[in-house]
Amino acid sequence: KEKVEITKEQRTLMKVIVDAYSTHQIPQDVAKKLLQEQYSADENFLLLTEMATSQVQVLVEFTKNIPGFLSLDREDQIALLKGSAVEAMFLRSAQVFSRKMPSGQTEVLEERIRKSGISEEFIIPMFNFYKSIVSLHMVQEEQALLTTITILTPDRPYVKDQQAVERIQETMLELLRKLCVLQRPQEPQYFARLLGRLTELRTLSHYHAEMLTSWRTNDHKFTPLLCEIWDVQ
Ligand SMILES: O=C(NC1CCCCC1)[C@H](C1CCCCC1)n1c(-c2ccc(CO)cc2)nc2ccccc21
Repeated sequence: KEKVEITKEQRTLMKVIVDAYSTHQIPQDVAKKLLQEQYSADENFLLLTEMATSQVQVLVEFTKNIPGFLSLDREDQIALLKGSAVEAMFLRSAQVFSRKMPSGQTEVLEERIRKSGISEEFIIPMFNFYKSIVSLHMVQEEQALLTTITILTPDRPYVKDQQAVERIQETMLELLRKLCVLQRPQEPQYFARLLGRLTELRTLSHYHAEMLTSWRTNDHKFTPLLCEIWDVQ
């Protein structure tokens, strides 16, 4: 039986990541807004672009706190942010969806999202992903590390020094592996299941541009930041 132990420096690394992750959150809660009232497809599209824009801003702040990230080549830092922004947004959306809510609220939220203006064909894969995240019952440390591992994906387009990114990602993967073994001794496959979600996440993110252009709205307006990072307009 493998004796798994979190080292002192891994504990420090964990604290830095989780503190940064919980600090850099979207100010207002989109789920609360969606539960308060029913919006039109146009209003929902605007809400999405507002939420996504502020999420990109907090993502940038969060990455600055990932030990080693700022020592990467500056252009590689941008390539990693650009390459992971959509996945980070869907991961965050899934985490918002999986939050414990008073009974019946999750169903209301699901209904509001289904009727928000997204075209039918994307609803199934999107909710399949969200429900697969819900079923993992991730703790905050796992959510923060999974987002960090997503950002530190070495094979994003235009990354020059992939080895440097791989080195930092491996540190995070090793820490997450240990946490999973310690957290879920009865589920030896849990770590592998977590990483499997990143594959689903990448597939879902391929639909993203089409989800936006097919949104039932007359005016697909984006903020300059989203045009930059989402490759739209
Ligand atoms: O605001 C949102 N997500 C934000 C993004 C930044 C990080 C926090 C969450 C949007 C909603 C906007 C308004 C209409 C209803 C969806 N959303 C989506 C979502 C995201 C992107 C697309 C198209 O690519 C489709 C749907 N999934 C959600 C799951 C739970 C709660 C909101 C969720």
